[in-house]
Amino acid sequence: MKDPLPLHDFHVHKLSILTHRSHGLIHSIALAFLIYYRASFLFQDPKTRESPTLPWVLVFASELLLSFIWLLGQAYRWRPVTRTVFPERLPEDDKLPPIDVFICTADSNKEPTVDVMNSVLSAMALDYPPEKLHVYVSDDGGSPLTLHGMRESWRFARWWLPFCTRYGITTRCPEAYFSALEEEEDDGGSEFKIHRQKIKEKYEMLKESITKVKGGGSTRDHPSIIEVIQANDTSDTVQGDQSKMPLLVYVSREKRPSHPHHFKAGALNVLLRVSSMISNSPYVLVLDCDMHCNCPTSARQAMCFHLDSTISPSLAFVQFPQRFHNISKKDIYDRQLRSLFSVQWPGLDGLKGPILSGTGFYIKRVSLCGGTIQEDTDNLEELRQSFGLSNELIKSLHRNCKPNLINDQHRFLKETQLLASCTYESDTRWGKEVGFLYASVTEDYLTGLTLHCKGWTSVYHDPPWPQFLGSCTTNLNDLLIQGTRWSSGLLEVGLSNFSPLIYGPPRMSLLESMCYGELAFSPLCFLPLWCFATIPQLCLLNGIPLYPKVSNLYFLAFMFIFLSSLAKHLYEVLLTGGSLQTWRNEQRIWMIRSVTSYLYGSLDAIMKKIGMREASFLPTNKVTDDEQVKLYQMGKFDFQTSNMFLVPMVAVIILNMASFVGGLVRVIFVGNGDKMFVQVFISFYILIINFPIVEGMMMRKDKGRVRSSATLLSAMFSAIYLFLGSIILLC
Ligand SMILES: O=c1ccn([C@@H]2O[C@H](COP(=O)(O)OP(=O)(O)O[C@H]3O[C@H](CO)[C@@H](O)[C@H](O)[C@H]3O)[C@@H](O)[C@H]2O)c(=O)[nH]1
Ligand SMILES: [Mn+2]
Repeated sequence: MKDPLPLHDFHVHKLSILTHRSHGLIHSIALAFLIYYRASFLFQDPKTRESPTLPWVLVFASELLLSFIWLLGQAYRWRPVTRTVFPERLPEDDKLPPIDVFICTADSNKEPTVDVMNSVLSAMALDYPPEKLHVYVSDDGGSPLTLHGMRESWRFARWWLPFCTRYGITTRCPEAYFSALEEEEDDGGSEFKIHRQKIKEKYEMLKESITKVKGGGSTRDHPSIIEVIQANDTSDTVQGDQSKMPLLVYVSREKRPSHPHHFKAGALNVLLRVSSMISNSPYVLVLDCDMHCNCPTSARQAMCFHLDSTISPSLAFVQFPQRFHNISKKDIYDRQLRSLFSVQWPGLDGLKGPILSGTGFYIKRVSLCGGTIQEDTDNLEELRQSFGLSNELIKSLHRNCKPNLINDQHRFLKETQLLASCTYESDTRWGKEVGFLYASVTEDYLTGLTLHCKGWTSVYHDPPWPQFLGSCTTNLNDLLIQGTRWSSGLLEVGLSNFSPLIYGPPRMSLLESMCYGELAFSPLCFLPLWCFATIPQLCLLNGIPLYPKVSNLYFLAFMFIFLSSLAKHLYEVLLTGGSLQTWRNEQRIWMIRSVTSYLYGSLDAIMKKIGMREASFLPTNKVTDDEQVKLYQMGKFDFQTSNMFLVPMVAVIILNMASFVGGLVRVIFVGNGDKMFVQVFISFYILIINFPIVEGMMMRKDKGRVRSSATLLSAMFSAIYLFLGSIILLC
C-alpha cells in the first residue's frame, strides 16, 4: 500500500546553522584570549600589578559568568527548523479525537470579565467538530461575575457560532471582530450585513449585561462550584441555532487560606481531574484568560502532528508562539519576546522540541497523567498514591474510557466536588510527578522540563498567521513585576533538584539541557551586569585601569568580543524581521531588567530556597490606563513605578554620568586615555543606550517622568557607593 501523504513537513535552516556555528567558534576563540589575559594577571607578582585584585576578580568573574550563559545559549543556535502543516490531509471529522480547552482566570478585578469571555467565545468557535470540543474555565477568584458572564456568553454563542461558520468568519473573537469592523466603511444592505448588525447588537447586550453586574473580586476562601452551562430557558433557542455547541463548563475549585493552592498549576490540575469526569479528551489546549484564538484553525493544525503516527507515540505537546495584539510599533519594552519565539524555540524544535510556554499548546493528556511513555500500571494501591482516592478518576486513566458520570447528577456532583476540593491532593503525587508541577511559579517551564526528561518530545509550530493573540504588559511597572516572577521561577528550578544541567544530561540530550539551563540561569545575568555598570566606573574615577591599553594586542580581543556579540545580536534581529531600533530596544531592556527584575527575582528564588519566603504569583494587570497606553504607543518610557525598581536604574545612570564626565576630565588633564579608553567607553555606551532614563530624569515634564524624589535618592546611593568604594579601593 502506498504511504499516505505526510501531514506536516519541516525545513532545516542550513545557512543559519553555518553562520551560527562559525560565529560561535570564532567568538569562543576570542573569549579564550580574554580569559588568558585576565587569568595571567592573577599569576603576576602582586607588587608589580597595576590594579588591585578585588575589582579585577569581580570583573573577571562577571566575564566568566556571562560567557558561560552565552555558551549555554549556543545550543539554541545548533539546529533551527521551521514547520509547515497540511490540515487538508487530515482524516474526516468523525475520525478526529476530542479536545478539552482549559482557560484560567484568577481575579475579575485585574482580568476584566468581558475579555475573559472573549477568550472563551473564541475557543468555543474553533474550527473543530463541536461535539468534540469542550471548554472549561477555571475561576480561581470564585467570582459570581465570571459565572454570570459564562451563562450570558453561552447564550450569545448560540448566535455567534452559527454566524461564524455560515459566513466563514476567520476572526472569531467577537471583540476583535467588531472593533476591526469599525474601521471598515459600512454601506449596509446585503443579508450578511443585516445579520451582522443583529449579532453586533447582541454582543453589545452581552457586554452590557456583564459590566452592569457589580462586585465579584477574588477571594481565597470559597467552596468549589462546578457548573455545566446549559440553556435554562428555551426562549432563545429559536432560529437555526439548534446546531451543536461545544460543551462549556465553569469550575471554581475550593480554596481555603490554610491550604496552599499552587496558583495556575493548581488550577490546571483541578481542571484535568474534573474534565476527566466529563469529557476526558485525549488532548488538551491550555489558554490564559488574556489570550484568545485569533484563528480558528489551530486545533486542526495541531492534529497534523498529534495524528502523525511516525512522531505521535512520543509527542507530548504542540506549542504555538505567544503573540500579542497590543504591541506598539516601537515596542520599547520588547514585549514581542522576539528572541524567545523567533530564535530560541525554533532552535529547540530542531532538538527535542520547545519548552512548554504556559499558553497556546495542545498537550496529550496521558503525558501529564502517566509515568514515562506507555508505562501502564494496574496496581490500584499505587495508582491511589499517585492520583488520589477517587476511583472514578483512576478508571478514567484507562485509555478510551468514556466517562458517563454527567448523566447521573448526584454522583457527578459528589465526585467533582471531591476532585476540586483543596484537600484532594494531600499525600498524592499531584504537582510532584502528576499533572502540572508546583515546585516553581513558572510551572510551564518546570513541567516541560520533566516531560522532556521522561523522554517525551514536543513540536513548535509558528504559522505565518498567528493562531493565538494575547495582551501583553504595556508599562514598565507591570513588565518588571512580571519579569521578577519569571526570573524567580526560573532560577528556582535552577537551584532545585531539577536543575537542568544536573538533572538533564542523563535524561535528555546535552544540547537540550543547555537550552533549559540557559533560561534557568539567565536571571543570574544580574551579577555581571551590576558589576559592569559599577566597578569599571569606580575604578575609572580612582584612576585604576581594568582593561588593556588601546595599544595592547589584547585590546583587540576585548573589542572583538564586544562588537561580535552586538553584531550577532543585530544579525538575528534583522533575520527575524526586526530593525535597528528593535536591536537597541532589546539591548536596553536587557540592561534594565538585569539590574532590577533579574536581581529581585534571583534574590526571591534564593530566599525561597533557604525558606525565608513563600512562593507568590501576582497575576499581571490586564486593566489598561489610557494615559499609560498613550505613552506606550508613543514609545516613551513610563517611569511610574516603585522606588524598588526605579532607584537602582537611575542610580546606575547617575553613577555612569559621573564616571563619564570624571573620566573625560581625567583623560584630558592626566592624559592617560590609552589606559582608560575602555572604561570611559563603557560609561558612554551605557548612557547612550539608556538615554531615555537620562531624558526621564532631566528633560521630561509629563506624568511618566522620573520623580525628582527618586532621582535624589538615587544620587545619594551613587554618592555613598563612590565614597565607600573608593575607601575600599584605597585600603
Ligand atoms: O493563582 C493564579 C494565578 C494566575 N492564574 C492564571 O494564570 C494565567 C497567567 O497569568 P498572567 O497574570 O497572565 O501571567 P503572565 O506572566 O502573563 O503569564 C505567563 O507566565 C506564566 C508563568 O509564570 C505562564 O503560566 C503563562 O502562561 C504565561 O503567559 C492567567 O490566565 C491567570 O488567570 C490562575 O489561574 N491562578
Ligand atoms: Mn498574561
